[in-house]
Amino acid sequence: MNTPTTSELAPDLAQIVSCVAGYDPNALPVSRVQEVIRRFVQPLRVAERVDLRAALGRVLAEDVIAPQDVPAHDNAGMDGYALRGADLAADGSAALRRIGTGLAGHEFRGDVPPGCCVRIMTGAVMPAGCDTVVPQEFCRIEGDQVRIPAGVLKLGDNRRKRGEDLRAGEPALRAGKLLRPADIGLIASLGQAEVMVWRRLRVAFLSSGDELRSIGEALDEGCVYDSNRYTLWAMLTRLGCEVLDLGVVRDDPAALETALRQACENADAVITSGGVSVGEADHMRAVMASLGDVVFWRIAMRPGRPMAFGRIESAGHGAMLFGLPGNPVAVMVTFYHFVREALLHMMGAQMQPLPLLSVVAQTTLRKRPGRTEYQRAVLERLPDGRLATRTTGDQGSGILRSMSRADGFIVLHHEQGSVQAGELVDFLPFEGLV
Ligand SMILES: Nc1nc2c(c(=O)[nH]1)N[C@H]1C(S)=C(S)[C@@H](COP(=O)(O)OP(=O)(O)OC[C@H]3O[C@@H](n4cnc5c(N)ncnc54)[C@H](O)[C@@H]3O)O[C@H]1N2
Ligand code: MOO
Repeated sequence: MNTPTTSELAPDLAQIVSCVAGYDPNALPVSRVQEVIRRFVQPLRVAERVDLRAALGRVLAEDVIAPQDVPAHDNAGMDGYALRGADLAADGSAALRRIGTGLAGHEFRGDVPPGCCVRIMTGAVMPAGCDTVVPQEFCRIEGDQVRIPAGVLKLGDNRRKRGEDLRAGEPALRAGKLLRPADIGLIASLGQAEVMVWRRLRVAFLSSGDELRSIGEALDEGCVYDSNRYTLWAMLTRLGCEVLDLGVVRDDPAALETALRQACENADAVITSGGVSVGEADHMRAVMASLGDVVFWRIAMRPGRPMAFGRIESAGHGAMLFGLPGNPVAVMVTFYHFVREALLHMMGAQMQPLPLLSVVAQTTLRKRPGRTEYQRAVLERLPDGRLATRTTGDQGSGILRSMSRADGFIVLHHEQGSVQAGELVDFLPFEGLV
């Protein structure tokens, strides 16, 4: 089942495209496509409570508030001796008498009179009156006497203050945060066993084309194995979606309609690959258009030119639709630059701009202004320490090998022209994409 909220809240696509400056479905810049998608796609907003460990990779549905200060006490940042800073001479030296020991989990409870100190271990609660810790490496010990030389210490050193990580009542994390390992640890540091997250997004996907064969089938004359199904599965899985794999669907109007309806009735978003260009056997466009509010674009980009976007409905259920081009690299490029952000937005995640590195182009890159190009490339370290990049060979949109060998995309922006060897270019590492 999917949530009715998706369709009830969805704005009108025609209205949105009419508001986008210079909208031309036959030559749409990447930034315009992203703008339309951003305006059209709505977060799902169905929350659930899950165990902390199950929240990794999920999106927080509400702020996490610290119920107490973290750490809850002033404590030692080093193994050594806790002392009163007022006992230090102007040059930082002191001679103190050791009167006891405080361990992490076993604090020293007595008074520490002036001129005295307490042996202390990292993490142990600071004894009352003490505000400074001298690391043991600096001390000379003679019986119960602890001598601190000049110049190694000043008042307040090596004391971790109560609440220095988090203050009681303050948000430790904000709603919309996609939870990473440090966030899981931070929530654990508050003693919280469960967390409210938005429910997982359900995404159905299918591949279309009569030439496609599934793994396990014989590769008949003129056919190719359906690899898009696997790259899509992998990208969706890394994004934390629940996937519904509808396999290969023949390029036949009835079969396509049945599959799209099934996808739409069981998912929040539907992704197809193939059949969105202008080929004679392509029924995909007509079937998509018959099921909802769908626009067909020719995007000013390479690879990934044709794409369909909108919302389809079946039996009262609405789902976002992304009709991606069939070529295997075009599928990945359009997914990373359009679908990924839309799905994260539906998941309730606060969006961060993708991190672009500025690196040295190792070779000349030919490019004409007026479209965005994503070239598959590796990162290298130059002898002078700078990062550089070179493409991984043939950039044809069917060549998956050059994608697999790459560390990321060289991004040649819409207005940009050719880049000469030695100039700086933007590089989008794949690691930033998921
Ligand atoms: N006259 C024109 N021809 C083409 C245009 C155009 O604008 N005018 N655009 C080209 C571009 S760019 C692309 S990309 C493709 C996209 O066309 P479709 O989305 O209709 O995709 P198909 O024709 O179905 O397939 C293209 C290509 O990719 C292979 N493919 C498809 N699905 C899979 C899969 N699941 N796994 C592996 N490979 C797949 C398919 O066999 C084709 O070779 O159109 C250009 N043509
Ligand atoms: O969408 Mo296409 O990849 O540019 O061949």
